[in-house]
Amino acid sequence: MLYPGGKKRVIITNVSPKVEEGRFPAKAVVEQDVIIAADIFSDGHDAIAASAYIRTAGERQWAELPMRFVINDYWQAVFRATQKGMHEFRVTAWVDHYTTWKKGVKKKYDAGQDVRVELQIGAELLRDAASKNKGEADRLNAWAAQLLEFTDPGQGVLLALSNDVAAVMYWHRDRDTITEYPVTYRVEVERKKAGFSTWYELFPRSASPDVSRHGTFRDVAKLLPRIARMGFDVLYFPPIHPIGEVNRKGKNNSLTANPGDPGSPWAIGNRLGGHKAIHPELGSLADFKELIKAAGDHDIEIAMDIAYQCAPDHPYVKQHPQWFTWRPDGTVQYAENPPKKYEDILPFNFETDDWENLWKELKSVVDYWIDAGIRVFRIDNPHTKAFAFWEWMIREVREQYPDVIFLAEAFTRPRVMERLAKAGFNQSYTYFTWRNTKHEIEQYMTELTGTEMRHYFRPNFWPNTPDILPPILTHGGENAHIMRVVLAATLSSNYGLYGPVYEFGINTPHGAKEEYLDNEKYEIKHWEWDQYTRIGDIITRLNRIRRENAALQSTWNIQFAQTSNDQITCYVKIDADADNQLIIVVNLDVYHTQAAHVTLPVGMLGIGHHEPYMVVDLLGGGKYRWVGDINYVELNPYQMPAHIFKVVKLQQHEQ
Ligand SMILES: O=P(O)(O)O[C@H]1O[C@H](CO)[C@@H](O[C@H]2O[C@H](CO)[C@@H](O)[C@H](O)[C@H]2O)[C@H](O)[C@H]1O
Repeated sequence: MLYPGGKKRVIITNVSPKVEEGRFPAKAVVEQDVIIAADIFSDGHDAIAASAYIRTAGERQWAELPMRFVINDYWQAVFRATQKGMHEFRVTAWVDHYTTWKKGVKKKYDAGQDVRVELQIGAELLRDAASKNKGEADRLNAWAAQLLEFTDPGQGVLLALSNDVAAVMYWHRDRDTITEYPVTYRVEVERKKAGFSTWYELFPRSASPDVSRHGTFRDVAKLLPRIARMGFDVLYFPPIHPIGEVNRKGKNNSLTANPGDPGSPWAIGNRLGGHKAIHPELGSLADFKELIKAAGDHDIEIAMDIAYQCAPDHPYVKQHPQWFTWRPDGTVQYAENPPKKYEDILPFNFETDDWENLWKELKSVVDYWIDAGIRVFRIDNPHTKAFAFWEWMIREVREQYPDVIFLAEAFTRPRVMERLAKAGFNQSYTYFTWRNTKHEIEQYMTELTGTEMRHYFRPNFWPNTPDILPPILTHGGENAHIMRVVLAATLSSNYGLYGPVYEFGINTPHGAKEEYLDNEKYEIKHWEWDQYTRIGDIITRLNRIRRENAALQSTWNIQFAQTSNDQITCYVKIDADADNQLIIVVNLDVYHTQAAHVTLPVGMLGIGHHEPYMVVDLLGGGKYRWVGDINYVELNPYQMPAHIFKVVKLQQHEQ
């Protein structure tokens, strides 16, 4: 054979969605449209056709989705994911001789030319197809005969153009000429919460209303109605296990604890147990399960922190000394995330010869909490553990429990964060916390949504965490807290807050560090949960707006608008299915009123350049009559630093 598949003239390239040429699956959520796309072309000028095939992994049957030509050799098919789980797809294309012929015959006929020879060619095409497709042979041969019998060529042309013939010829194409893209790609379809979630972080030990005692799970249960009212649907706790007594840290990260200091919850394990035990002052396993259930009754899921590390008195250290790297002086070097030092914990050695048992045990920790009812995990510092471990562990867990969500808490180098997402993490912390200027925000969003990252990296935006008090919140006070949470909640469909500190506007830094002074990581707090704050009120409004507007339930539908002032950023978010169009305008200057002309992508909004329409501010109230693409905005950060405008077409408004 001179060349394999020499009759296959169509080229297929740039297939998407794909991640590293198919090494990893792309991600989607149920009820999301997955666009399967490719560049498809052939030599010459013949018509071509293409189909994508999709199936749930493990099934035999493929479902065929005809692809549609969009522009410039770019083709796509839209697949609406309805079932969770791993899916596979492949792309095929072929020269469509029937369509080429049909178009040619019509052109000639319309130009008044003799088409008798063309009709004979058509009959040959139909007969050829009949010879290869027994099931349709009778119909195809009958049509072929008719083409030759018509005395009026116009009737032949009509038959050639009929949908019936086109459909049969489409489904019974010549197999020898079909190009099959050689790679089958994967898309993992996850539950909706993987793509749209609103996180509130609190330390359960600080939930007690009584200043003289440690908070418990039962105290947290009493806060659930409040957290639900604020619109959060994931309640995330730092680790809830017994805390190491050896090398315990004291207030403000001091290396010596005073009597009564509770220690950092991330220093896991002591004589009472390790990763599968609960710190006794929080309550029992039964209390924890009850809390999970009570949270469910408020549509809130409890997210647990998994931090694979051990306090020196964690039972693993004695039971499995081979899982740690011992130094000649009989100690283990404490863990680090440079430049941070974690003197109260020991890292696992992922290169231990006993790695298989280590992996199994670490997975069994996740399995244990899944058994208790947990489906959402925030994974501490995953970038300091082996990538292969994550890929294996997450795949194993998700094959059995496709609902489980893992959030990667990795603030590290971009390639490392990307690889963790590829390895299976469903959501990832991001650099949003430090992206402040208009240019930085636009550039970062473009990176997240406009590159291959959109297929595998789901950002979760946090304006603060117990580890991070960014300078903007320190300097900008209440206005900055409001502005930053508006950005987080509208730029990204997944966002979260280290809650009490944020809503109560606490922002005193620990010296020159970007950290909170008197950090809750090292001491128990007692919050005045009943106090009203403007920040809390606006967070509640924001979360309601997010729930009521489908356009905010995706991160990928963002389009920035031009603004005449760099202190003002403006972006449009659209959900076509829900007919929901939002224009978000944010004043990034937390001290001064700023104004700008914004130039909107009105084409996307289906608005003419001079057409009037209404914009209704869902956040601050008020409505305005705007016309076409260029409109004026002015925002005073002491009143409201942002507009979340819903676009209402005038006809709808008048109804
Ligand atoms: O390293 P990151 O900044 O990503 O932070 C995460 O991991 C840290 C280690 O688990 C954790 O640090 C806290 O716990 C440590 C262990 O007890 C303690 O030494 C640190 O002082 C304390 O900040 C951090 O909270 C977590 O988010």
